[in-house]
Amino acid sequence: MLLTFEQAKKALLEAASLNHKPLTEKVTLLAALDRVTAEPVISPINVPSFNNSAMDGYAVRLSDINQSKLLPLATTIFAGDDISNLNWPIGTCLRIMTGAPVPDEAEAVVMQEQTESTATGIKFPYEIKSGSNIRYIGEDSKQGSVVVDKGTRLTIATLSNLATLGIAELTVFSKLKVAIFSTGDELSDIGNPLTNNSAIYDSNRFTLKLLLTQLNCQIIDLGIIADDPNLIKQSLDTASKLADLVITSGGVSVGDADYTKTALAELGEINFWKIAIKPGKPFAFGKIGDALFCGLPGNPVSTLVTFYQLVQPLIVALSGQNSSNDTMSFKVKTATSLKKSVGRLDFQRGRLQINSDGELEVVSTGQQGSHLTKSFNHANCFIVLEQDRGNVAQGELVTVELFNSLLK
Ligand SMILES: Nc1nc2c(c(=O)[nH]1)N[C@H]1C(S)=C(S)[C@@H](COP(=O)(O)OP(=O)(O)OC[C@H]3O[C@@H](n4cnc5c(N)ncnc54)[C@H](O)[C@@H]3O)O[C@H]1N2
Ligand code: MOO
Repeated sequence: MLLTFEQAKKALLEAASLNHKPLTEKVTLLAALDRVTAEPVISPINVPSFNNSAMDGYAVRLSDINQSKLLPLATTIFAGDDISNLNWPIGTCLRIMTGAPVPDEAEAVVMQEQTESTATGIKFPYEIKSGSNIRYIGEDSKQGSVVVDKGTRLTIATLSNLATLGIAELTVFSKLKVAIFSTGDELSDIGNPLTNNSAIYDSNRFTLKLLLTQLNCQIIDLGIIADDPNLIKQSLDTASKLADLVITSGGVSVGDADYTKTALAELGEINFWKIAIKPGKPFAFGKIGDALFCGLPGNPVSTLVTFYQLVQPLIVALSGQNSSNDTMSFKVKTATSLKKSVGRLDFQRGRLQINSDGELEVVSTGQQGSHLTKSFNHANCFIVLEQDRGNVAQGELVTVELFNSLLK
């Protein structure tokens, strides 16, 4: 019996909620990029911390303007000035610069371009709205208010906001420790010559390293392990003691040299799933000691797709992040026909583009075999084809899921 994609994802997220170990640490704001907040961030000050001017111009009292459209200049206020002893006589206006403190009595700042400077004072020919061009205290953040929720992955934009609050350190969840290794006598490390006619490069471990780096995990790379049951068992044991999560690729199907399966069965509680998705049908998931384990199918496209669709949400949850809500999916017409067999949910690779009529459409990247990594090369989305759907004709509506930041 095949598991549906939703059932598999649900089981992974349930395991994440049981296994999230909330270790925390303090980091500087500069080191906090891509980290996940372990507590809400509270604003220590009001921002702005004082009423200030949005323009270079003139601060006025509206009662003065009602009396006269021409007001003599009292003094000038610059950004950074202390105005506690300001002398501002009734019936005058103040020259004021952008960012300079606005005195409480001022009801508006008039931008310079809407005034006229004369020998006797400043002329205000246009209507003046109360409060115009004044940036009020606490308008951006109020002292004591929650600015960022717990469980937020910090972006440059959010950190830039926190810098305006003067925050220098943040409490974040410790990085998730993830151990990886590849198994297979056919594998050679990239950069080295292939060892024989049937050797291939260990591209999966390389891909996993990039993906885990992008998800800000601490990577423990145990390299390539030969097809030897004892070595595989030892590596799994070591990995589970060093890491929160162990990920391998290959050896989860039914082949004769799939020693990983035997070693896993001896060491932990691992379920060998068959999921109704394409690519990525065989997938192993469970626990070795205190560490969670994901065994991804060995075909490179299957490794990448199962990581993206299943391991990514698991890691996001284990990292303490609330949700990875940067997935955007919608329906669009396909400009190419798509081959599809009934029975599995397909994650085909596609490219969203604007056609010559200015309309959005998706095209297939071509052949979709799980050994054909080129199918990812010009892709910017998954074309998600429902389990019970067959071949798709050109012009039919299909669901596309734009790649999130993991694949950018
Ligand atoms: N009789 C059956 N055979 C297969 C089935 C099945 O249901 N019954 N499922 C197929 C599917 S679907 C997939 S996907 C693969 C998954 O197999 P494994 O996870 O056991 O992976 P391997 O057999 O070890 O390797 C598959 C393929 O991937 C290459 N590979 C492995 N590791 C790496 C690596 N680190 N970097 C690059 N490429 C790697 C390996 O050389 C094989 O070509 O099983 C099907 N068979
Ligand atoms: O994981 Mo396999 O892709 O279904 O070939």
